[in-house]
Amino acid sequence: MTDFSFPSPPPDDQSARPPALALRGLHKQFGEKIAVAGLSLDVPRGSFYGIVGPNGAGKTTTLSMATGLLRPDSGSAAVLGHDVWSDTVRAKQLLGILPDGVRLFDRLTGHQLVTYAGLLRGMSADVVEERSQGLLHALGLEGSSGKMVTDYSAGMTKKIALACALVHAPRVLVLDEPFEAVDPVSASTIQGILRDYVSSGGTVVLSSHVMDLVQRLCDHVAIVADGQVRAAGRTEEVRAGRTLEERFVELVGGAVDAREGLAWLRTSSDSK
Ligand SMILES: Nc1ncnc2c1ncn2[C@@H]1O[C@H](COP(=O)(O)OP(=O)(O)OP(=O)(O)O)[C@@H](O)[C@H]1O
Repeated sequence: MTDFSFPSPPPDDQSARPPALALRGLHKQFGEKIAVAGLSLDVPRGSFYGIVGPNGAGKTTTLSMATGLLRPDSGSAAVLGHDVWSDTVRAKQLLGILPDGVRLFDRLTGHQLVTYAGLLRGMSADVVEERSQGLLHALGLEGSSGKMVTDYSAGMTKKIALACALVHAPRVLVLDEPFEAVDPVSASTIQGILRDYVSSGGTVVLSSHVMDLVQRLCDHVAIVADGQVRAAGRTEEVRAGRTLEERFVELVGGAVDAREGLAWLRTSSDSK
């Protein structure tokens, strides 16, 4: 008799598996403006990753290219090893996206919109119904689920878009400014949902201007300016003993100098 045993599975080694999101040399130019200038970034699986940067830094353009919404001039993006442009269907199955300035089918009710998002992903009607009820409840939209999305406030629109991004239980969530216009109670609810999602093995990538929130919520952070990564890694490493805001101002600069031209604003109001 031969001594046979099944080979043991390979160890669950993070370094041996592709990251949740791998961005390589992304470049995008709009006319004369270089929005993203050869940006590369690895988002580890299971991380809560914040992307911060000043207005116009290229965050939205980067996230749009990372999720297949905008074709880069050059470079590549892959989700869990699946190239966003050559293996589009698989990459998009794994992704949940909350784009900035999201344009929704706002003549649908909230409930219809989440249902539509689920059915579009090929889910069965029963599962979609169960999940949409759960999401509408968790996001405090139950009372408005029969109202057309066009009549929602900005914060409610953000929340219904988030429900659409979550309904198919994606492995990687990419959220552009998820807390913008959202009230503090809803923001806290969303943070709880995202924390649970990461604890259960999901990966979140979000952009935000709110440094305190990113410092508190995200275990990894990238500071982006002029379409390039200025610093990236574990949040404590990037902070280097300071607050994220201090580090951000240090790397991006200009905060004090930029105010110098406004000396006139500090003169008394009755001066002519
Ligand atoms: N479709 C477009 N056509 C022309 N220019 C664009 C377009 N999209 C972005 N840009 C320009 O590219 C640059 C980066 O824009 P992007 O929206 O990616 O920045 P951002 O970091 O998301 O900014 P914000 O924090 O203000 O949302 C900006 O200078 C912007 O004006």
